[in-house]
Amino acid sequence: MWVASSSEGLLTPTAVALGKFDGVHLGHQRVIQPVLHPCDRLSVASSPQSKENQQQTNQEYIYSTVVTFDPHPQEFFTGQPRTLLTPLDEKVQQLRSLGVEQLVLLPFDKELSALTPEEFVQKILVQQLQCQRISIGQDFCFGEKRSGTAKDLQLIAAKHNIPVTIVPLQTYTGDSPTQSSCVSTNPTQDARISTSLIRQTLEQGDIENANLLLGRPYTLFGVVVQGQQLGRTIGFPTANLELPKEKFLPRQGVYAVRVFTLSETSNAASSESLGVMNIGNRPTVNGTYSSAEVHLFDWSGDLYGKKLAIELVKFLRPEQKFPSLEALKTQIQLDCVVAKEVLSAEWEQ
Ligand SMILES: Cc1cc2nc3c(=O)[nH]c(=O)nc-3n(C[C@H](O)[C@H](O)[C@H](O)COP(=O)(O)O)c2cc1C
Ligand SMILES: Nc1ncnc2c1ncn2[C@@H]1O[C@H](COP(=O)(O)OP(=O)(O)O)[C@@H](O)[C@H]1O
Repeated sequence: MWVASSSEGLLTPTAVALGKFDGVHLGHQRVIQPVLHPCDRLSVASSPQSKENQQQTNQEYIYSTVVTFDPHPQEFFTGQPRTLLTPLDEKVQQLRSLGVEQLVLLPFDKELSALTPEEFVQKILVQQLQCQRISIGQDFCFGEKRSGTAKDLQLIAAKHNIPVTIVPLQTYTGDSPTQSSCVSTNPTQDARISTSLIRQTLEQGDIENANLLLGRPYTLFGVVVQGQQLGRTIGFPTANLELPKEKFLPRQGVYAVRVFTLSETSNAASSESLGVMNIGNRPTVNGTYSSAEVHLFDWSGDLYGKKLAIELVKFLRPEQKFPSLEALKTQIQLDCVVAKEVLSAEWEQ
């Protein structure tokens, strides 16, 4: 996938899905779907039309493009860094796997935020992107002071003969997952799928629902770095992950997880390992910073410098301060038993 962060080097003309798309969740995927080439669409049965096919029939090739803002508009307006469900690398990977050909990062600055809706369409969509078709979610707002609505975009774009698909807000329609005792915000059948709902469910440790709303497991990607080298002394070595600083972290505590080692060059995943993960400050050893660390079951070797993908499956318990390392070790042994049960039950489903 081609990533462009300025008006130069764009692949044009384009079919554009517009939005912030943090998380690339099930609702976002529905907004992106109309701009994908038929063979990449998730549920549209249609004959594939490759770039070569289109060129042979003398049609101009249209690049399926996601246009988003960088930094996140909220970060620009508040001046505060914002954590993200999908930092840029992860977003690129998710969009690529959907079949998007180009990601355009519009620098969200004073100039862009001051464009009127008409100017935004004219300068960005028509002139720069040579946009042929647009897809947006029903709640999309754009232009100065968020004054333009989805309907406005449809009306303005019509003047340029650009059709706009307005995708209705997606509600959660899956089977109601098992309710965990720590959850107060359980998405009901009519809960709207949104980035903020997913952030809330993760904050509560409700991984099952977060994963359903995302359409995939919430995953932490990071490189293994050195810790205090205490894990090995209690029989539970833990690979400590360096995460992107803007990655949104779920509730602190212990999780059952699936782990994949990624190839440095292609990001291809190795076979799966199972394990337990702790996210927190490690009060038992007077930890001074937050860490995310994983112990792999029935595995030994060297993981330093390796890139891991850790899929969260279930929150098991909050982090605690234990009176001794021995007491912590006994609890981790129990955590492993529970995590193995959870993960094997998952496997059988
Ligand atoms: C499954 C699991 C549960 C953990 N739970 C706690 C906990 O409740 N409280 C705590 O202080 N540390 C907890 N830890 C973190 C340990 O303190 C940490 O792994 C240990 O100090 C080794 O750290 P090191 O990798 O820096 O050597 C947990 C670690 C794992 C793997
Ligand atoms: N089963 C395992 N799970 C996680 N890491 C393991 C395992 N077996 C060996 N290791 C290695 O041990 C390291 C963790 O040992 P630990 O004593 O906790 O040191 P550190 O504090 O540097 O993380 C990991 O980074 C990895 O290289």
